Amino acid sequence: MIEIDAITKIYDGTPAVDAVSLTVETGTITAIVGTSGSGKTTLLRMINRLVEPSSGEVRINGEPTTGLPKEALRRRIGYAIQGHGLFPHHSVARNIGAVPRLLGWPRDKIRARVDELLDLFSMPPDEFRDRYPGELSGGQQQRVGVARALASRPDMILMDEPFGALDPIIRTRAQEDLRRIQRALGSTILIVTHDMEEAIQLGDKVAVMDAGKLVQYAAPAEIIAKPATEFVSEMVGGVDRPLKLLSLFPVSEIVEEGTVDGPVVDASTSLRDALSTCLWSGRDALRVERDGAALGHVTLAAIRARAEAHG
Ligand SMILES: Nc1ncnc2c1ncn2[C@@H]1O[C@H](COP(=O)(O)OP(=O)(O)OP(=O)(O)O)[C@@H](O)[C@H]1O
Repeated sequence: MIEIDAITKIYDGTPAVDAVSLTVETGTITAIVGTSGSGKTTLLRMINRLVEPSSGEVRINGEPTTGLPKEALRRRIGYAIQGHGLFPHHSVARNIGAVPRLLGWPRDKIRARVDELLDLFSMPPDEFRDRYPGELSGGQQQRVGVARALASRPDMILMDEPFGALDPIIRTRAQEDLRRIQRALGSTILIVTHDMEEAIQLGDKVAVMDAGKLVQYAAPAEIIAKPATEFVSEMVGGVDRPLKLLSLFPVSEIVEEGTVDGPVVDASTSLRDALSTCLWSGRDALRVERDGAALGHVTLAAIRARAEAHG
């Protein structure tokens, strides 16, 4: 568990981060979202002490970070940034293994970890291990950057706009990969983004920053349904709020017994996509399957009821 306790950074008499407190549970993703200059990066960097707080403290599993040498801290906290920050003259394997090497892991263990991570990121180790960053696409470089942050099994991983430079399709895939890998490894992740859509897709919790202050810290559905301030409401965007909400829940949550003919959706499909399929096919019910086996059906009426329940 990471506890951020009234942390503040003052630059030239003005707070860039103003008494922010939040607790990040182990094994979850917290997305920090806000407009440019709201203090997101400064907040993130106070956690690994790339920026020294003016006041307040951060505790990792109860231990204040001020008690730890900075080097030790940075090994316990992975860090991934936009543009990945890879060493261009080091192979993919050396880049990913950088922190384990610093920690003195045996070679075999580093190699096994590098291969495990490359596999997780769908980059076959035999093909990618010995390449250099310049021989990878932007999306692959970004995956290596995230793999490097995960390599030493850190207590937590900080990510600053890691997907900012990716085109929308690759970006969506990168987000899905991160979610899947985070679940598989049980990692604790704090990710900074200016994109509310990304924050609600990725975060178990979303922390909204405005002018240095934390204005709301809640689950995505609550942020969408009950924005705490006008600013949060603006960030969420009025028009497609019901759709954003539906994108958070899978069909399996409202599946009903009995099968119907017509288009098929998997139980893991989001209600937003199921709605889209209903509208596109002109049906008011869809057959639901799980791994190819019939599970039941979902109706347009039930999807609508789900959207309205939060209204
Ligand atoms: N080293 C510094 N010296 C003085 N002011 C700074 C410094 N770093 C950040 N600031 C100021 O603190 C405020 C918050 O900056 P920060 O980079 O944390 O915002 P951000 O939300 O991450 O923005 P962006 O999305 O544009 O990166 C800004 O007003 C910025 O100008």
